[in-house]
Amino acid sequence: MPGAISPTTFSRAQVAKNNTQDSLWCIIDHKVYDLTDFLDAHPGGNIVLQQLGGQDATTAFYNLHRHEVLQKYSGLCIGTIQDETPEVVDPQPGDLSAVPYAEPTWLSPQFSSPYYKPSHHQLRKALREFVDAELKPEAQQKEADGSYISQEMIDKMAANNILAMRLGPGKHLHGKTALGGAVKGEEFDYFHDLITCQELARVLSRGFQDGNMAGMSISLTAVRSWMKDTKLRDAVTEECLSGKKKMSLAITEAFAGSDVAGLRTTAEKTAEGTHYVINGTKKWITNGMFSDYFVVGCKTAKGFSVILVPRDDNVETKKIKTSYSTAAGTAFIQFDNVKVPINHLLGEEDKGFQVIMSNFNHERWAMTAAVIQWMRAVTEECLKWSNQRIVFGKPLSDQPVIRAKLARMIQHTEATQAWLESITHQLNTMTYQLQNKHLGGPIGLLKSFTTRCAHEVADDACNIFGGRGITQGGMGKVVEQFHRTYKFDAILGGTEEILSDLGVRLAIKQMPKARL
Ligand code: HEM
Repeated sequence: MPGAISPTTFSRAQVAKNNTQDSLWCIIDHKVYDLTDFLDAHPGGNIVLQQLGGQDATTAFYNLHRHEVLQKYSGLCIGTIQDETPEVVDPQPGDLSAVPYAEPTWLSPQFSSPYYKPSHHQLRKALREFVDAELKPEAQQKEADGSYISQEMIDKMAANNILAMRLGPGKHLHGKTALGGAVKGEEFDYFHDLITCQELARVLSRGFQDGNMAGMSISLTAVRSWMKDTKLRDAVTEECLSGKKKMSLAITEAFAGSDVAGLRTTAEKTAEGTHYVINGTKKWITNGMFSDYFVVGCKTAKGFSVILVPRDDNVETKKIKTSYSTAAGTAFIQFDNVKVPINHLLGEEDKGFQVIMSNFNHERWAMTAAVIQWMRAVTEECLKWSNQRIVFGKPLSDQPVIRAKLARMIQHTEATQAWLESITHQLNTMTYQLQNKHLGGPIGLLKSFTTRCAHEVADDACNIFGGRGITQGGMGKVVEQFHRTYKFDAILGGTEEILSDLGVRLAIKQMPKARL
């Protein structure tokens, strides 16, 4: 190394001398990088690097790369510039972001919130460390290669009771503590639940997010609430929450989605009355590819019933490719004469509609929490990008049209989070019966409004990022993914149209004889 003052500090003049392909250095954020051996390996080619040899390449670098590129290639850094210190924030696992609006109000030090207690902060911190250090690297790998969550990761989540937290508050958490004592199961409330939904969504891998036991979180809840055989219920709960078995909710078919009356899968009782025999198909079943149990919506003698069906040789699952990763394990399923004992029925025969409806509130609320987290992450991406991207010699954020888009993104994110927290407070203070009575409408309206907001955020973000907003990988990777996948939240768990209509129909039902 020509001209090193000490092993780790150099003067700018010394860096300037290393400007040939035999010794090519550059400065990025006051740090010195030796790119000589990287010239041929650089994905952007050797020419661009040679053009900046010996110079300060900070602006050029952040115009084209995410900061994580520097974290990945930290081995190329040979020191810092004498008497200068790096300025760019170098996020570490578990860190809160200091970018305005990148965290909800309750996590911003200058604000307060009536909803959150110390145990909420503890859980948030522990979960974020787990997600950043453990879950996110696996999520990003699985999202890219389309394979399913590893048993090792499921075991880690089970050991920390994260699988149990996915079901929301309840007796299944009693006697357990989450993440090394961050919160006791008995104290776990809907704000802990909200934090769990939002922190887990921070893996920013939409297919994996659903592949991470989303099926169980919307089906085991029905088993817990409605299975009469309590011994079987508890045995199945234990298998799933320990991560040994996986479960999914199998309602939709190619023939019918929200229109439950149009379902064609049948469950016929055997002559002895001891079993149901199930025949039919299901489509778009999240986690279906790797599930051991299916909570299946079936036509029975006089109506619709919900039955827990264990996988056997007569259950066939085929992969469906959707616009997110096959890491979600989305399946087409055929049940061909599958025999199930009658104690696998959930609730009453022919009264399955009640079972399904009572399960929907938590599912829709949880989906809303996650998509708001995505909107927030995308807003943070746009704030950073428009600040670092230089166009016509100025940061992109100098353009009023870009600032107007940022304003809308912040407004959509903050407004929906505030409504979500208000509904979460209601969940916390109502019994399960009262939640079902009073919150179905508001949650339906919240979810459908939120996914309309997500549509606006995805659209604005994509335009801000330009070509990068439609490119997988690199600067716009989060925006591209959100733009490609936000529709999952607008469709799964009830479409925007159905949910908006539900909200208004329930409101009209409660109208007093009020007149203008
Ligand atoms: C420590 C120094 C650098 C490293 C480790 C590095 C690494 C990379 C990597 C991994 C990519 C692939 C895309 C991505 O992941 O974002 C890339 C792309 C690129 N790099 Fe670098 N790079 C460095 C410095 C530079 C500098 C100083 C320039 C000068 C302008 C440059 C220009 C480019 C270009 C033009 C691309 C293609 C961008 C695109 O497709 O949008 N790189 N670089």
